[in-house]
Amino acid sequence: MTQEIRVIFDRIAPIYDQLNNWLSLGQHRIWKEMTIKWSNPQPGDICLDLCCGSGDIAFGLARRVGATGHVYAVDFSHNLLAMAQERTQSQYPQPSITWVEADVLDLPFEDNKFDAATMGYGLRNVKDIPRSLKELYRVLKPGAKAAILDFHRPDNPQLRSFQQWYLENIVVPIATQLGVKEEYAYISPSLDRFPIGKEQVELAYQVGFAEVTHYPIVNGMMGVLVVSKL
Ligand SMILES: C/C(=C\Cc1cc(O)c2ccccc2c1O)CCC[C@H](C)CCC[C@H](C)CCCC(C)C
Ligand SMILES: C[S@@+](CC[C@H](N)C(=O)[O-])C[C@H]1O[C@@H](n2cnc3c(N)ncnc32)[C@H](O)[C@@H]1O
Repeated sequence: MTQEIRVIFDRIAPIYDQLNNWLSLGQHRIWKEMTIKWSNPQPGDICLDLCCGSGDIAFGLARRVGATGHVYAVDFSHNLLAMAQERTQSQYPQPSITWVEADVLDLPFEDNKFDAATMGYGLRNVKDIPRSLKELYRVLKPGAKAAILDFHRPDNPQLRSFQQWYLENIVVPIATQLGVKEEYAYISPSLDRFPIGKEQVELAYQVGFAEVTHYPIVNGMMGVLVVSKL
């Protein structure tokens, strides 16, 4: 399962950014900015971006923490990390980011290291959600916040039908044209089995987080889980 997920993301790496821009009509940047804001990064902070992919959220965190802070961005897809590193080369000044190739279920960091953390579209893809939340809890400093962005199933049946229609009739056909049909067809079933907001809140409390809130965004088609470690 883990290996299959890694292969999906390695395969889509060359077209990943372009497809996200097209398929969300550029809106994913706004959703990622909201996530960054909710994780509350401050100048000089040491931040963590889990499942960083090509780095959108890590770059946003780096802008917030500035030259006196640092961002560690973790992913297990070698090809997406290569895209992220390539994007870094063209930036001036160079963002303060370390790209780490690792499994987020087994983070190579000591306990209580990070002031803030984010995860964009990663939680739905890990094979063990409670373990992923436990690892996140372990590496956050007491008082730190994390914000976790992902797809969400809206309560409203019409919006849920629209979401399913869009994934099936817009996303998959466009991905098919680019030779990555199976990879994008995976989004819909992965969303069907993903815990909804209130279930995510319960899982976060179970691993020890305090002040846990799930914010539905994009009319409930996406959501951000915000957690604090006491
Ligand atoms: C950045 C986005 C998704 C990242 C993403 C997550 C995954 O789990 C994947 C799995 C397999 C292949 C690719 C991905 C992947 O790219 C979000 C935006 C992209 C979406 C494909 C577009 C989703 C649109 C929504 C259903 C609602 C549309 C609203 C409107 C167009 C604003
Ligand atoms: C949909 S992408 C999201 C990338 C980026 N955060 C964004 O929002 O554009 C999901 C990412 O999670 C990574 N991923 C999934 N499971 C992982 C795991 N167990 N350890 C490390 N990375 C993982 C994939 O390689 C992929 O880059």
